[in-house]
Amino acid sequence: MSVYTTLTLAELGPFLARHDIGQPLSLEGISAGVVNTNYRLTTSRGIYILTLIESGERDYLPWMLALLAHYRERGVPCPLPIADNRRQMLHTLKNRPAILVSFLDGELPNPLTPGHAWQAGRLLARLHHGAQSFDYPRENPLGPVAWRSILAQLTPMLQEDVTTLELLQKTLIESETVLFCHKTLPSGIGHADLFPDNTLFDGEVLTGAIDFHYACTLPWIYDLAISLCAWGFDEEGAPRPKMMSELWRGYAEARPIDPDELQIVPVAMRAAALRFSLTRLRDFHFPRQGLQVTRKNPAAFLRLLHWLWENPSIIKQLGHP
Ligand SMILES: Nc1ncnc2c1ncn2[C@@H]1O[C@H](COP(=O)(O)OP(=O)(O)O)[C@@H](O)[C@H]1O
Ligand SMILES: N[C@@H](CCOP(=O)(O)O)C(=O)O
Repeated sequence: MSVYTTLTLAELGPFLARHDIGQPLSLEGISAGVVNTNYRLTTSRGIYILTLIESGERDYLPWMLALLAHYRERGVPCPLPIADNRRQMLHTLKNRPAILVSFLDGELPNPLTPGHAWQAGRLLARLHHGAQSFDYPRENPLGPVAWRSILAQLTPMLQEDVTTLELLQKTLIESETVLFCHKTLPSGIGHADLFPDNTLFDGEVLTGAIDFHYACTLPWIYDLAISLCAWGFDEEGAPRPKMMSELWRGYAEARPIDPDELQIVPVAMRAAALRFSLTRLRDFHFPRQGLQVTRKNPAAFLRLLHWLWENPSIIKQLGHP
């Protein structure tokens, strides 16, 4: 559970007075999420999610809120930002930026099924298509420049583990020189963190995607590679071939994959595994203090990264014709 900042209904008085959302009934810290503090706010009108932004960067918030509104106008299932009676969507609570969005019904997909994975692939393609008419790019806040700096921060901790250090270094170089230098890969806005715990389902039916804090402009095949890594491997980093192939199929049925993209899949998956290995290692070695803090296991993504180097013919597992 990640609740870094405590908040009570009494402290929300002025904030609630500016919102036309009914009488407040309860405010509960949410037992999931890694980065920000989330509360479930129940009022006489319904349920809302109140998020306090805990990470350093905040300039992206108006962009993210506009993207969510854009998706909602196009019927893409995601939270709707809620404005106050001055039409403001960005607030300050406890000295932190705060936003209010609609609550999406549904549960995390657990246990995961191939049907969930297929729908997640299809949703990712919808997120890509749906943002094509959104004219504002956002640079990837967790691309190779950030990776270099995280790796530098981690290097003293990894002196004893030369194998891991070299694995991270060689993957970073490959990502920079092969993937992110590629000029013709189809690119646009994507979610960049579409893990199972950022999707909600009613049984087998997808109700939406949440957590757009890392959404940015990126090669779409890299965004797909992130979801292939997140859905296609278990908590120990072992492959789940059916999940992988169904996620791929759901995506490719909605947006056919170019030959250039197909060829670069192994590199894109190694880049994706690197991104989450680095941030999880950073959160492990430099933990943030909070009332309740969730940390994710870096070992699983490191194992996955090893596995991807040893199995470069991953494309065969995707069942691509
Ligand atoms: N709009 C929403 N509707 C329903 N539940 C949500 C919504 N936003 C967040 N949640 C709940 O809060 C949890 C944490 O949200 P998330 O955005 O992943 O946090 P973080 O920003 O810390 O990563 C989710 O797993 C989900 O249970
Ligand atoms: N998906 C990332 C963690 C980011 O946290 P989230 O709660 O914002 O999804 C990971 O699995 O490492």
